Amino acid sequence: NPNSVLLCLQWYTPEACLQFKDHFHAQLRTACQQSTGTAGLKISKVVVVGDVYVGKTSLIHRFCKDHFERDYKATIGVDFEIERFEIVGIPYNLQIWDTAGQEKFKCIASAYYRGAEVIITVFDLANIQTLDHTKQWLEDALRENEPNSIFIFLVGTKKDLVSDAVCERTELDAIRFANDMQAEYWSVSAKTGENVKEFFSRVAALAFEQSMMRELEKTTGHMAQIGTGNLIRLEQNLMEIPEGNVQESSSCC
Ligand SMILES: Nc1nc2c(ncn2[C@@H]2O[C@H](COP(=O)(O)OP(=O)(O)OP(=O)(O)O)[C@@H](O)[C@H]2O)c(=O)[nH]1
Repeated sequence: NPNSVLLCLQWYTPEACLQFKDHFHAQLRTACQQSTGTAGLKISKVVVVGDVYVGKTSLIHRFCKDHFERDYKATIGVDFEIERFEIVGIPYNLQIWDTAGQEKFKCIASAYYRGAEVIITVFDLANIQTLDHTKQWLEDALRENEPNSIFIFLVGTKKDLVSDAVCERTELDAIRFANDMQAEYWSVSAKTGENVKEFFSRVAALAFEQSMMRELEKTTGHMAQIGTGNLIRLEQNLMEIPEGNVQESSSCC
C-alpha cells in the first residue's frame, strides 16, 4: 500500500530508527517544498511499452480504475492516467503513459518516451513471442532517456490464462530476460487483479524514493541513500553512530 510505504533504514535500535525516520520524513517534506515552492507535489513519469494486445491498457485500468474490459480496444498513439498518492505526508503523483503496441502508431508513441523515470515493459504470459520483443521495446524507450536513472520492470500479464506449470516455465525465461534487461520481474492478471496493486505500489515506492533522494541531494548537498544498506548520510552531526555499532543484518522501521 503506497500510503503506508515506509522508508527502510538500517539502524541499531528500534527507538533510534523511529526517531531518525521522523526526522528523515520531515527533511523530505522540507526539501520537497523548497524545490517546488508549493505544497510539494511531486510527479514521476511512468511509460508502459510492449506488443499489441499484451494487456498494457488493461493493466493500467485495473490499477487506476479497478476495472477490467473484456473487449479489445486498441490504443491510438498514447493515453495517460494520473494516480495520486500521499507518501509520508507528501502529495505524490504517478503519471502513467499507456503507449500503443501497433506498429503504425509507434512513431507517435515514441515521442512520449522522453523524461521517463520508470519503464514498464509488458509481455503476455500466454504468448511467449511477445517476451522475445521486450528487449527491443526497452531499447527504444531507453534511447530517449538517461538509462542510469531509470527503473525498469518486466511484467508478464494474463496470468489467469496459463496453468501454474506453464507460468513457471515461462517465468524461467522471463527472469533470464529481466536479468539481461536489469529489470525487476512481476507476473500479474488484470482480469483477476492478482499482483496489480502490489506491483504499482512497488513502482510508486521506488520512483518516490528516487525523486526524494534527488531533492535531498539538491537542497542539502549531501549524498543520501536509503533502502540498500546503512549508508544514510544526511547531516552527519544529527545523530552520532558509534563505530562498529551498526548491525550487519537488515532491520526495517
Ligand atoms: N484473460 C485476460 N485477458 C486480458 C488480461 N489483460 C488484458 N486482457 C485482454 O487482452 C486484450 C488486449 O488488452 P489491452 O489491454 O487492450 O492490450 P494493449 O497491450 O493495451 O493493446 P494495444 O493498445 O493495442 O497496444 C483485451 O481483450 C483484454 O480484455 C488479463 O490479465 N487476463
